[in-house]
Amino acid sequence: MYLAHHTHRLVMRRCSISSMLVPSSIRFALLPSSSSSSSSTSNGSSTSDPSSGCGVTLQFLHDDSVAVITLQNPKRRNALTVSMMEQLDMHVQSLLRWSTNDSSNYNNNNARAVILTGGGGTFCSGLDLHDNETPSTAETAGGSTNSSSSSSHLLRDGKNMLYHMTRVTNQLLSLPVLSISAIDGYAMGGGAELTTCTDLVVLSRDAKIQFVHAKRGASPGWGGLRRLIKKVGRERALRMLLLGECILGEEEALGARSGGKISYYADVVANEGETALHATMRAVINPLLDLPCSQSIRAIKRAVSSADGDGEVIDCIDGSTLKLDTNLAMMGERDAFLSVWGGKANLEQIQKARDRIKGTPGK
Ligand SMILES: CCCC(=O)SCCNC(=O)CCNC(=O)[C@H](O)C(C)(C)COP(=O)(O)OP(=O)(O)OC[C@H]1O[C@@H](n2cnc3c(N)ncnc32)[C@H](O)[C@@H]1OP(=O)(O)O
Repeated sequence: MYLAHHTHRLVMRRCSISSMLVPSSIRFALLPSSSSSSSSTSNGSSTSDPSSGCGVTLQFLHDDSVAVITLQNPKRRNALTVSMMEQLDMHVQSLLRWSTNDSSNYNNNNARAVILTGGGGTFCSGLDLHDNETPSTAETAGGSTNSSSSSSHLLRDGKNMLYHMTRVTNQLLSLPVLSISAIDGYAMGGGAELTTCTDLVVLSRDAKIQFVHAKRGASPGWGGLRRLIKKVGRERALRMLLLGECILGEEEALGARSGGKISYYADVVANEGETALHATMRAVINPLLDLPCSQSIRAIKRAVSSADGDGEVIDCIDGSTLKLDTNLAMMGERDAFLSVWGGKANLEQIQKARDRIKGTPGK
């Protein structure tokens, strides 16, 4: 009932691309000016391509206290195109303003939570292997590019992709509000990495998280490796990264029912037939909304981030300064990724994946 009450008073707040803070630091150099083709829909979301419905939307609920980022690439299981990566960045910069009180555009004293989810009953199938964005420069290449594969254009700019996605996902995790991945269906490759960049993970029964990078001749490149180790420990991370061990919503539900913890991944598992977003509202958002003030949520989140080094946070009590450590701790992950991304095996495996993904999920 409480859920229904809150769900019915969801008021979507428009958040147009033009109102976003343009991201600073490292720009994603391979991107064309994709945001210029953006448009807003009437329910307060923004998409890059209204005809295909492909893009990343940002909506605000509950008097601007809860933000929902939704990945939308319906024909490709929400695979991330480079344009979507840029939109995700713009939304995260916007959420930094919203949650750190430095914008007059938001009722930001009320910021409590951010939900990351996917549209159409699935989360994200990783990098869009069919994306045809043109790279801006060859000198930004990471790894070898000695292949004539048609997928090579995606891979040459791995270095830019890594810096961009590592920064954006670290910033998302470091936001001074509670963040939750609400996962229905597949979270594969880079999509699995995205599940590590929120504080909590909520799974539907059909959720499947798999780090397929090794099968693609690659290594995580969206900042997910270090965060995965922090989340599940070294041994389990190695099993997930190298031996194909996946996280399944059904298995997690069994663990939850027996009071055991057969996986270290899910914080909440949806009831039978319930979507991850509904489970998130029921088990996470509603208790947060019951708290008397949002300031304590942000204060505690900042303290937790500081304490475990997820991002260096300084002078944030008044929301004025937020410094994020996005590079140094990721050097090992970066070097690993650049040593394989765009190499011969990676190009071959990505090409094979493109040829066979239909009908053989995760193989
Ligand atoms: C550093 C980042 C590294 C990366 O992320 S590399 C990419 C890693 N991701 C993958 O390899 C995932 C590949 N996809 C799959 O395994 C499966 O499609 C998946 C997600 C399990 C879903 O399986 P199914 O439900 O059986 O659906 P399906 O295979 O028939 O796919 C439906 C349509 O979506 C497309 N699709 C799925 N994943 C994609 C991707 N990553 N990039 C581009 N297109 C993708 C797929 O080609 C198919 O399209 P179509 O219907 O044949 O036109």
